[in-house]
Amino acid sequence: MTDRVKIFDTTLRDGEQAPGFSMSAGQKLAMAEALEGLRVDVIEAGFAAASPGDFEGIKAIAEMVTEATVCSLARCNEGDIRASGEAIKPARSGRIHTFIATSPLHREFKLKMDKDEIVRRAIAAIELARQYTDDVEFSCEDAIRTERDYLKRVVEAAIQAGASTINIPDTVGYTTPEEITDLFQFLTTEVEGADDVIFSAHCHDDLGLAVANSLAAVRGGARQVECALNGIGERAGNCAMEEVVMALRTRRDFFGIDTRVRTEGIYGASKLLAAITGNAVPRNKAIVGKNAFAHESGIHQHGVLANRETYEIMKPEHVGVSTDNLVLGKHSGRAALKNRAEKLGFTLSDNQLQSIFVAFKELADAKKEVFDSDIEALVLGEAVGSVGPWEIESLYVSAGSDEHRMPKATVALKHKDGRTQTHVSEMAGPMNAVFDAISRITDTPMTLEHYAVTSVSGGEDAMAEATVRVATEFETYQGRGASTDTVLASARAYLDVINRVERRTVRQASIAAQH
Ligand SMILES: CC(=O)SCCNC(=O)CCNC(=O)[C@H](O)C(C)(C)COP(=O)(O)OP(=O)(O)OC[C@H]1O[C@@H](n2cnc3c(N)ncnc32)[C@H](O)[C@@H]1OP(=O)(O)O
Ligand SMILES: CC(C)C(=O)C(=O)O
Repeated sequence: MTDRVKIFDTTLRDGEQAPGFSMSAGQKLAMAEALEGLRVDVIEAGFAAASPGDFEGIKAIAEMVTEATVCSLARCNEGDIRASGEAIKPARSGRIHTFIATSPLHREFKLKMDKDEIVRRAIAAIELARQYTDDVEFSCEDAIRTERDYLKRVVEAAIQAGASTINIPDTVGYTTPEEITDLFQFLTTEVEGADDVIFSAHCHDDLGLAVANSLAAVRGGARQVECALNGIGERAGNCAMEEVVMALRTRRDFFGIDTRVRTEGIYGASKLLAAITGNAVPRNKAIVGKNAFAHESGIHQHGVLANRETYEIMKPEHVGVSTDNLVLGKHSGRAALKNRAEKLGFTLSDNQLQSIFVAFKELADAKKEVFDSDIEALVLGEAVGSVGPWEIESLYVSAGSDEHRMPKATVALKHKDGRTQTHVSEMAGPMNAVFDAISRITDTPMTLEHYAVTSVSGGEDAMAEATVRVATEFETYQGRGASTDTVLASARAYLDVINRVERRTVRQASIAAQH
């Protein structure tokens, strides 16, 4: 048994599986870099057999990551295992994670396999996976609703076949803390070969218990927790990585065990994920929400001013929420900008620093003081804006109180293939005119379901962040954009959606062409 809890991050696999959270290969690579910076033990990079794009994405991550183990998910069949084995080949340390459902419901209605067949499939898959890597994880999908004696049988067969990690998923978020502690105590003491493997928990949040159940599994002997940043994942999501990690760190006195995660990078990584997927983190979300370390009521402020610990059980800087007083402005240089971005949890390449520095200087010229939230918006704007293919070349809007003249938007967009197109729209409402012009240029008809603009930094000329949610014929997409100009922020958010739709269409066309 290890003396720490391993963090198996599945943001890029189970997290990405959730509707509205899909990421391009480049975005997954950026997230993998952030996860490696957090020092997670395992990055589950995708499901290699799912699509050529997922296969290439895992391979690219395996080529880039140097410290974490890179993992691919596979069903218990030859094609999935071989695809995973090939995808993780470039990794310094690669894992194949193979799974099969074991509960009566899944056996009878989904797999239509009997108990013996499932055991045979699991053994064959693990043995084949071992031909590619010594690091094989096996999961009994829907383990929580599986008969204990049968679960023990499957787990023992998997260990015998060569799995070194045994994952016990609560696939449908059904268990309770007491129940899962008891199950892990049973497995870690009663299973033959238990001492040779690491037991892992994978909890879903259908009843809001994923983090509590994962911690309870640790109390029962689990030494790996599967989780995702911001708690993203199928349905209500997975165990939130930032919560389980900070619970173990903050209550080490109780759990007696910790992870090796560099928690200072958590806030930056969480913001990056929100920007990449276009899904904002709720204000009141534990650890990474805007309100997680904010105090507005007088009695709390009075207490915090006397001693922060009266109302804070964690130091904000331990999760990367900056308390730095160094003022950034138009006289600051790259070193200070890079240093502040790092304090906020972002690691910038030289190219990224260069492009953000240009935007930073423009902003600093326009503002007296550049706040941390401005820097965040610049870095995240770069992460979102760099993926195209469309970008705004120019945007002019005229609107006023004259009811006989409709608001008018003149928008010019540039496509990465070199085309530039302009459209003038006149509509009731200036933002409607902007959105209409963008839709017409890109030929993407969509229904706007939600649109909001918030101020994300201080000062008269604060940065605005716009979020839009739109429905196309087949799917719902979210987009974000930031600028000191609310109209430009909104146009960027809308264009972010258009870009997501176009990238997806291109991806699907390329998959179809390969079949
Ligand atoms: C709990 C989880 O999160 S599991 C992971 C879920 N993630 C995903 O499904 C994302 C990736 N999935 C995909 O892209 C597709 O489902 C694919 C490419 C894997 C398979 O697509 P298809 O071949 O069209 O099959 P489809 O998805 O319709 O059905 C799943 C098939 O896998 C079988 N299957 C399901 N789990 C397993 C397993 N663990 N081992 C072996 N077979 C399995 C099902 O019985 C079904 O078989 P059938 O086609 O003979 O009826
Ligand atoms: C594949 C397994 C680990 C899974 O995602 C689940 O059971 O929820």
